[in-house]
Amino acid sequence: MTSEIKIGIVTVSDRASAGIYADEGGPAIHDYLLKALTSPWTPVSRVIPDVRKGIAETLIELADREGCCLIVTTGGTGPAPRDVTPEATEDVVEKPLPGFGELMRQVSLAKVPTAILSRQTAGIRGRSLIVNLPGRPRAIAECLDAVMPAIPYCIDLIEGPYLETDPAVIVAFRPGQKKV
Ligand SMILES: Nc1ncnc2c1ncn2[C@@H]1O[C@H](COP(=O)(O)OP(=O)(O)OP(=O)(O)O)[C@@H](O)[C@H]1O
Ligand SMILES: Nc1nc2c(c(=O)[nH]1)N[C@H]1C(S)=C(S)[C@@H](COP(=O)(O)O)O[C@H]1N2
Repeated sequence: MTSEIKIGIVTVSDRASAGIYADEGGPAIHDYLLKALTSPWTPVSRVIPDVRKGIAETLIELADREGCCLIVTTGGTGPAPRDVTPEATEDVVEKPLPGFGELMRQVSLAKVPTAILSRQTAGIRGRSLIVNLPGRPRAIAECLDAVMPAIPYCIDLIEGPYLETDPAVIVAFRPGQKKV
C-alpha cells in the first residue's frame, strides 16, 4: 500500500498571519520542494503568529494528525522577544537534530553576517522531521540547498515514505546506495 506523502509548510510571522504583508515564505518553500522532489506530494500549509503554544500545537497537528513526513517552518528563529519557533520545536520533538541548524548557519554565513542570529534547529517527532528556516524568504533556498541532500535518508530512517528527488536540483544521499 502506498500512502499519500504530505509535507507541512508553516509560516511563523505576526505580520503575514495578520495580513499586513503577503506571505512569501510559505510559497517559496512550496516552490522549492516542487522543483526538488519528483515523488508526488501534498502540501499542508499554515500561516500563524509568533506564539510558542500555537506553533507547538500546529507542529503536533501536522505531525500526529496530518501525518506529514516533513514539516518545514519559516520565521521566528532570531533573538527578538517574539522569536520562539526553536523553543516550540524543542517542545514537541523527541530527538533534536542539531546538525541541521549548524550546517544552515554555516552556509548562511557566506551570504550574510547576521546568519549567526538564527537559532534554527530541527528534530524528530514520531515519523516526522521538523526543520526550521529563517523568516527572510531568500533564506529558504540558501538553507534548503544545504540540508536537502540528507532529508530523504533521514525520512527513510524514521520509517517514512521514500522521497525521490530530481538529481538536477538535489542529489539525495543514501549511504550504501550507488551514485547514478
Ligand atoms: N512570511 C514572510 N513573507 C514575506 N516577507 C517576510 C516573511 N517573513 C519575514 N519576512 C521579511 O523578512 C524580515 C525578517 O523576518 P522576521 O521573521 O525577523 O520578521 P519579524 O520582524 O519577526 O516580523 P513578523 O513576525 O511580523 O514577520 C521581515 O521584516 C520581512 O521583511
Ligand atoms: N540564509 C540566510 N540566513 C539568515 C538570514 C538570511 O537572510 N539568509 N537572515 C538572518 C537574520 S537577519 C536573522 S535576524 C536570523 C533570524 O531570522 P528570523 O527571526 O526571521 O527567523 O536569520 C538569519 N539567517
